[in-house]
Amino acid sequence: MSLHWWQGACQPSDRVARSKAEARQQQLTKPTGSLGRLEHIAIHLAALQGRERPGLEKLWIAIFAGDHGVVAEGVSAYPQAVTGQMLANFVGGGAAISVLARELDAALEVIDLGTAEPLTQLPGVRHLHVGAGTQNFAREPAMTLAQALICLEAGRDSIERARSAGCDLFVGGEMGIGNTTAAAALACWLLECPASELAGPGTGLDPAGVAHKARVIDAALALHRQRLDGPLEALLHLGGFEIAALVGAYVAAAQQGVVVLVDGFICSVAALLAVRLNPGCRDWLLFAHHGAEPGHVRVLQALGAEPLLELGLRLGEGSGAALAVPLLRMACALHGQMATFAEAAVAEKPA
Ligand SMILES: O=C(O)c1ccc[n+]([C@@H]2O[C@H](COP(=O)([O-])O)[C@@H](O)[C@H]2O)c1
Ligand SMILES: Cc1cc2nc[nH]c2cc1C
Repeated sequence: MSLHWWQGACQPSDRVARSKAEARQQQLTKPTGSLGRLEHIAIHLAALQGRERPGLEKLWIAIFAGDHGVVAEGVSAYPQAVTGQMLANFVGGGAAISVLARELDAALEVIDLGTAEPLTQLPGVRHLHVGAGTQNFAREPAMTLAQALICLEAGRDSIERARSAGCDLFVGGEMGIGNTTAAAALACWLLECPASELAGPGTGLDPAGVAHKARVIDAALALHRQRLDGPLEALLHLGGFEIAALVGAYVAAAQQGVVVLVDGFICSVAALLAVRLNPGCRDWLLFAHHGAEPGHVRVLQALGAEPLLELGLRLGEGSGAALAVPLLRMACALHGQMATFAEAAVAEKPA
């Protein structure tokens, strides 16, 4: 049996560093457990990074963009041209993620996997030309195996660049009009439930629009049912170029020992696919937020994820993950810099 690259082993976590970090948490000048989940996060990061005092100094943000043929079914509130137009906004500095990347002093790379309207080369954007968007999965498979492989590798290549640049935290973002339909279809297949439970407004459909979107998804699932016999097949029948790239990035990050902060609904679906392809990558994925799409919470539950924030976000672009980065950094700073009871001559709780 041939092994695909995404099936290769993920980095193990370090039990010694975990024990040392647990012991340190017990000694810091605060009632035991009083920093709640921030304590667990610091300990988990210590185990991943193999050091008692973890740190997330350099952040890499990669935005993967692609168009979706299923938009022809009238499933988005916005025109498809927005995908390409937003690419210029990302590199021009005016998008939400551009602002957040600046504020966080993060590296921001923008990867165009394929838009419906051909774009002139944009300085600062990596154009990969995988196709003019995916095919309409209401009628045919979204992409070929060859296209899926290029996209998975595009995600892996981004992790390699992040690592070469010395980054210790990766945020993947996505941009693609119609991609909540693809993500909801994948979630329906992953969770074995009807689209009425997972389809949502995306960029802003009204209730009738959401009901139509759910019908499109259910019909597509019925159309492809015979062929959906694994996560890779689901990805190429129902997915998107940017979703495939995120899957590749998440698995590669775990294989190369880079911590990932997962963004919204679409990214969480990509994370669940990545875990189905390679369960070893789950440990390396932290989850930033629980957003407004109804399917998001169900996907997070399936991942056993406890997201950091709940702000009603539904923007994408990696924005929710970027917003949660300061919280992770503060968890590390508290863990690394607080005084112990002995150092500060503070009385401990009697045994
Ligand atoms: O990340 C999320 O949770 C999220 C929820 C709703 C919409 N989006 C963004 O909106 C776009 C997809 O919405 P739609 O309605 O066109 O499928 C895509 O560019 C996503 O980045 C993102
Ligand atoms: C304007 C706009 C910006 C976005 N960013 C991510 N998805 C988006 C969708 C729209 C419509």
